[in-house]
Formats: sequence, C-alpha cells, structure tokens
Amino acid sequence: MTDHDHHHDHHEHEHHDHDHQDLPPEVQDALERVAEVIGQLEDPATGMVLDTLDADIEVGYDDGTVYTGVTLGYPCASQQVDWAQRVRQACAPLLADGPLAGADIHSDLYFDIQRTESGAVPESLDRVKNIIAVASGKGGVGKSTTAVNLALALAAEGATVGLLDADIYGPSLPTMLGTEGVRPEIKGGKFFLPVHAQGLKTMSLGYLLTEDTPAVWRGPMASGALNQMLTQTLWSEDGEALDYLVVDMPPGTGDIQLTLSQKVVLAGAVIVTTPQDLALVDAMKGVEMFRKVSVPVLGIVENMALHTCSNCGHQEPIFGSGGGEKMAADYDTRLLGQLPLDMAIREQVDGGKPTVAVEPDGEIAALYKTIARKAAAAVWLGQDEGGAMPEIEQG
Ligand SMILES: Nc1ncnc2c1ncn2[C@@H]1O[C@H](COP(=O)(O)OP(=O)(O)OP(=O)(O)O)[C@@H](O)[C@H]1O
Repeated sequence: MTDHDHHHDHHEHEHHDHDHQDLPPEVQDALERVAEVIGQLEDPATGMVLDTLDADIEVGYDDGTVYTGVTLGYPCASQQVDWAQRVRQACAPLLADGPLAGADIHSDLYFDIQRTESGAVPESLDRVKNIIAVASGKGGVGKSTTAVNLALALAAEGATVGLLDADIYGPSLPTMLGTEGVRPEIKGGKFFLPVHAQGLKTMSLGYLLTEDTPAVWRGPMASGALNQMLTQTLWSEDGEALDYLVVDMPPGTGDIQLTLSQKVVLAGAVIVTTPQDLALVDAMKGVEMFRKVSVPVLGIVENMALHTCSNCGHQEPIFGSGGGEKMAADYDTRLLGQLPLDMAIREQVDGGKPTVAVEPDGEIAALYKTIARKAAAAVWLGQDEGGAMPEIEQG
C-alpha cells in the first residue's frame, strides 16, 4: 500500500466519523456553506476552481472542529500546509459567527491518481497508470536533466514513479543517477527488473550496453531497443502500480518519437526548450508532432531561461525573455515553468545526484515540483476529457 492510498483510506474513515445526520440542521447548513466556499477555491496547478474540476470535497464536524478534505487527481504532498492555511482563511467568516462560531478547522489535502485509458497493453505495462514523454526539438537543451528532476519531483510529491531513458543514442541516465555499471536483473529469461535508484524505478540502454558494444545504432535497431525496454521491463515487479512512467525521449522529432506514440498510449508530452529563437522553432515542431498523433501536450518547460551571476546573484535573461510564454500562448498550451541556467543544476546532475534528490527543499527543487504538479494536473484534466486515445490524422 502506498502512502497516498493510506491517506485516502484515512480520509474515508474520517468521513464516517463525522456523519452529518446526527448534527443540528443549522450546523449541517453551515457545513454546506463551508463546502461551497472550498468549492470556489482555485487549484493552483490548473488555475481552475475546484467545483469545475473532478475534485472530491468532504466536510465533517466533530466536537468543536470542522474537518475538511479535498482529493485532487495529481500528487501534491508538498501543498498540505499551504492548503490548510488557504481553507482556514477562506472559511474564517463562517467560523467567526453563526452555528460554527468558535469552531476550530482541520483541513487535509489528498490525491488519487487515475489511470489514462490505454486499451490493451503488454503485460509489463499493465500496472503503469500514465506514461509521460519528455521531449525536445533539438539536443542539448537539458531534456534529460529536466526528465530526471521531473521524475524525482513527482516522487517527492508522493507518486510512485518510473524513469525510462529512451535516449538510445546517448543514454545519460546511469550518469545522472550514479548507477553506471549496474546491470538489471533478468527474470524468466525474458524480462528485465527495473533498477531502483533514488526512489525511482529506472531502465536505460546504458544498463544493457557494455564498453565493447559498438555505439553505432541505426534507426530501426534503436527503436527496437526502445520497444524492448518499454515492454520487457517489469515496472510493477513488486506488485505496486506505477503512477507515472517518465520517458526521456531522444532529441528531435523523428521516427523513434513517432514509434513510441503509436506503440503505447501516452498520457501526454512535456516539451523542453531553451529561450533561443532556434530552439523555440524546434520545440514548436515537437508540439506539432505530438498533436499530429493526438498526444496531449502537457506544457512547455523553458530551461536555462535566466542566468544567475555567480558574483552578485543578479538574474538576467541573457538569451532573451518571454519566448517560452509566447510559444505556449501561440500554441494553445501552458508554460509549466522556467529553470535558471545554474551551475549547481549542472554539477549535481552530472555528478549523479540531481538537484531534487540532493536539495529537496531548495528553491530549484521547488521549481521542479511546481512543474511536476502542473504536468500531472494536465494529465488529470486530459483524463477528464475522456482519455487520450491516439487518433491518426486522416489525409
Ligand atoms: N538549467 C541548467 N543549468 C545549467 N546546466 C544545465 C541546466 N540544464 C541542463 N544543464 C546541463 O547541460 C548539459 C546538457 O543537459 P542534458 O544532457 O540534460 O540535455 P539533453 O537535452 O538531454 O541533451 P541530449 O540531447 O544530448 O540528450 C548537461 O551537462 C547538464 O548538466
């Protein structure tokens, strides 16, 4: 049982403890109003009001305390304290006066991660709820750095997460997670067991290649290797469902990217770009490619967007500003966040300890966690719209 399942059970339990039926009608009415006020609060990850989302709201009362619980569809463990404060503030007038006057309030935030409708899948993907591709139009923009920190951030928010390094031309995951030289266990002569690293279940061609393996991979061979890693890795070998499988895609918009989106149903794609004009043009091609195969674009991450002067701490957009934002608006998608060009991000990930793992409470980790919540919330919204079954465009 995962942490959040546990929370959810606790939640249901609490609900029964505070059955409205024994309460005087005026208290019941006041609790209804508490629920209405909460329903009007904005979910920060989507910017939408809770009532317009498929969010579960529960309100109870026991012995002078109002209990509220909200269940969102994306991992949000870091938001608990903020949330409780917002509910307290919004409900203050209702607790100052009337039948709830003087009551205390206790608010919980839960999450319940649903599965994206995926049709028939290979056995190994049976318990993988959502596959998220991290892609970029061109190489070197920090796609792998973003993918690994995004995966760690989803896990830090309470999700169970896998990371597949599909960058078969230059697999960098073993370096980024300090798992060089590790070989995955083989099961039944056919399946790989994922390599557990820093709280993630991981697989990379880097685990399978030896020093003698020639690095010359042609297109068809490469996509075959990707397909094998995807479908022959037992992602839920321990019986625990994977909430998200983050796939670090090879750079570019070629055959491998298309093959993947046709082999499995992707819950969505995150596009990584840098602010330079050329990178943005390539990133737009990435957006268009995923749209063509009906994969929802969850949003854009602008990497190396600001430069922090290592002498004075001053931040400036040396490559120009507003590019990611404009592109998101032009292409009807969202800017999930911006990362600075920061020496620590590079040193940490290149040294096998990505920022979110090594400084989980730092400013940069907070940026990645916000991106993770927004991307996961976009997956949730997509599920609400009836899933993301790929349809190949006609003509
Ligand atoms: N925000 C950042 N600030 C500083 N350095 C960064 C940042 N993001 C990534 N880097 C560094 O830039 C280099 C390239 O990053 P990364 O390997 O993630 O890019 P990529 O787009 O996946 O590249 P490729 O296309 O070669 O796979 C790495 O050395 C990485 O540490």
